[in-house]
Amino acid sequence: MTARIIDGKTISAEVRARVAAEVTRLKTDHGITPGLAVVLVGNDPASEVYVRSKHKQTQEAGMASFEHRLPADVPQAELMALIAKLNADPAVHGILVQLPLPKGLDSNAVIDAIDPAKDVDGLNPTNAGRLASGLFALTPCTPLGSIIMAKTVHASLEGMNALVIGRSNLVGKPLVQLLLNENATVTIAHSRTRDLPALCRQADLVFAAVGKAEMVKGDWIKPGATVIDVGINRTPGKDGGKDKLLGDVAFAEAKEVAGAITPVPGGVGLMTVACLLVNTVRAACAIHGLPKPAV
Ligand SMILES: Nc1nc(=O)c2c([nH]1)NC[C@@H]1CN(c3ccc(C(=O)N[C@@H](CCC(=O)O)C(=O)O)cc3)C=[N+]21
Repeated sequence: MTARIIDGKTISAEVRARVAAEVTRLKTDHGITPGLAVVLVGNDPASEVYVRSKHKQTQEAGMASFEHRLPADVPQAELMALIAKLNADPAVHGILVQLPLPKGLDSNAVIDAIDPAKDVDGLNPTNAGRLASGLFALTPCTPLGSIIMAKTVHASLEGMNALVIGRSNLVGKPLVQLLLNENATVTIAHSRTRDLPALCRQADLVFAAVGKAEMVKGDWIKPGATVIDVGINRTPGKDGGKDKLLGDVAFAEAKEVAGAITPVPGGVGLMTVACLLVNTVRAACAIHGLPKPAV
């Protein structure tokens, strides 16, 4: 049997529709237009693509979108001054600095400087700590999207064996916290883990977030398991053709074993942007002292 495909296109469109409805409510009932500021330093072509799609989707959801572009050789102080300006701007409810930053810039200092109330990436240590403590927090978009996708297959993740492969601050660690909030039993694997294939075969839920193309093989998957592929690995096309996007999972093999699986492209990546809109609405509500929205 081949796996059910968890379709990021459909699910992210549903999330965006809910965000748009919430934005309409905020405008009519409270006169608030949620605003997202995206800061892009340098001109990495992949980042350009993401930033463009963020801008488009923010506007389509009825929110205000502010783009700030700085040259790759911008001094750290100038970037910090922009963050301070955005922190103080009442029209801005969410601030995202596209990562990674060009060499020579200190991204930790930048992330630290973002007002935690506007940190829609959920990377500020205040938000990471609040999430780990079970307090209200803005949570990183990719883990949030990954959980939403898993929950389209399993209404409850309670008691399930979840394996998170990867321990980054952006994905692995916050994903672990969100899974614990869902009452899953969580194992974290990383580059030093012994016998990853055997560990993987015990997992009902596999989240692959390592950044290595097609590392997770089909025979690592427990039959019927749900596989969420967080990897986006850009690989040059054959014979000078277009670049290909590959996930961290060997999709063709894994889909013959898994019960449900996300594709790349068309999976978690689309959810990341949709969840950024969710976080911007959540931030706007919290900043204005309104209850947590239904998105
Ligand atoms: N501060 C920060 N926050 C981020 O959330 C962040 C970041 N920096 N830097 C880069 C990564 C990457 N990322 C993606 C967003 C959308 C897709 C996406 O839409 N992917 C589509 C198509 C992608 C394509 O065709 O190139 C898909 O998977 O189907 C992927 C990846 C957000 N990131």
